[in-house]
Amino acid sequence: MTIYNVGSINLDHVYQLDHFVRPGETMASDSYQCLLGGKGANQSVALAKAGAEVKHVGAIHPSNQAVLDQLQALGVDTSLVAFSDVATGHAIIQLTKQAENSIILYQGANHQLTELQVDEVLSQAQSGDWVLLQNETNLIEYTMRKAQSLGVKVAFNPAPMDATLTQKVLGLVDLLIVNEVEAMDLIGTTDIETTLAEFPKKYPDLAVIMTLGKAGVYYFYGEEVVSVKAFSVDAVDTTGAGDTFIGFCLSALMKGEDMTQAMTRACAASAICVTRLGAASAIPTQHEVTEFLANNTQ
Ligand SMILES: Nc1ncnc2c1ncn2[C@@H]1O[C@H](COP(=O)(O)OP(=O)(O)OP(=O)(O)O)[C@@H](O)[C@H]1O
Repeated sequence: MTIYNVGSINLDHVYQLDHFVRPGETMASDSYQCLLGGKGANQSVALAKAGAEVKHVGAIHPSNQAVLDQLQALGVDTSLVAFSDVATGHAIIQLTKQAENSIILYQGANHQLTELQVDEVLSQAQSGDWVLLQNETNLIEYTMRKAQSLGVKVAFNPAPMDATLTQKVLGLVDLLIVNEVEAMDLIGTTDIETTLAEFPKKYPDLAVIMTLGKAGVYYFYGEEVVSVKAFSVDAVDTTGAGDTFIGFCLSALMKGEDMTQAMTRACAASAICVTRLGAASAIPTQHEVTEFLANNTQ
C-alpha cells in the first residue's frame, strides 16, 4: 500500500536578529540556517519515519536537487517530484531573541503542478492506496476528483485554511484532518466547545480527525466518536506537531491499526516532536515512538 503525498517542498531560510528589519534598514545576521520545510515535505518525512511507503508528488527548481537527496535519505520516494523553471518554494524567516518571527513565503514551484503530472502519477495508484493533500499546492480539487474516479482514498489536511475551497471539496474527501483553528473556521465560531458539538452535526457523513494541541485529539464519523488524550511532556517548540501526527496516524491506519491505536501512536510521536527544536528534524523514528509508548501513559 502506497501513500501519494501531493504537497509542498520548501526551503526555510532562517535568520536570527535582534529585531525585525525596519523599512530602509539593512541588517547583518551572524546566524543563518537553511532547513527543509513545507507541510507537504514534513508530512512525507513523518510518514517515512513511521514506516509507510510514501511517494512525494510535488515540484522544485532543478538547482535544488539536494533537497530531494535529503528527502530520499529520510526514506521518501521522490521519483514523482517534477522540475519546474520557477524557483523552489521558500520562506524567509526572521527570528528575534524574544522568539517572535516574521515570514515571507514564496509558493514558487509548489504551485506549478500540472494536470499531466497528476494524471501520470495517479495512473500508477492502486485501490487501497491513499492520496494525501495539504493546501500548499495547486490543483487540489482536480487531484481529488482524479483520485476518487480511480477509487483511491483521499486524506486532506486543509492547512493553511481556505474555508471556501475546503467546503467545496469536502464531498471528495475520505478523511479530513484539521487542527482546532481550522475546525473553528469551518464552523464559523471562535469557541472550541461549540465546534466539538456542531462539527458532527454539520458534517455527519465526513470522517474527521480534529487535533487540539496538548488537549489531545478527537475522531468523528457519524455517531462514532473516539478521543485520545495527549501525552504530558515539557514542550519547547510545537512546530511540526500536526505534520508528525498526520504522518504517524495515517501510517498506522494503513497498517490496519484501529483509530484509537493509530491516534495514540500519533499522539506519542507528536509529543516527542514538541520536546525538540525544529520541524522535520524533530520528527521521531518509529523505534523512538515504540519506546516512548512503553514508558509513558496518557
Ligand atoms: N504541548 C503539547 N504536549 C503534548 N502533545 C502535544 C502538544 N502540542 C501538540 N501535541 C500533540 O500534537 C498533536 C497535534 O498538535 P496541534 O493540534 O497543535 O496541531 P497543529 O496546530 O497542526 O500543529 P502545528 O501547526 O504546530 O504543527 C496533538 O493532537 C497532540 O497529540
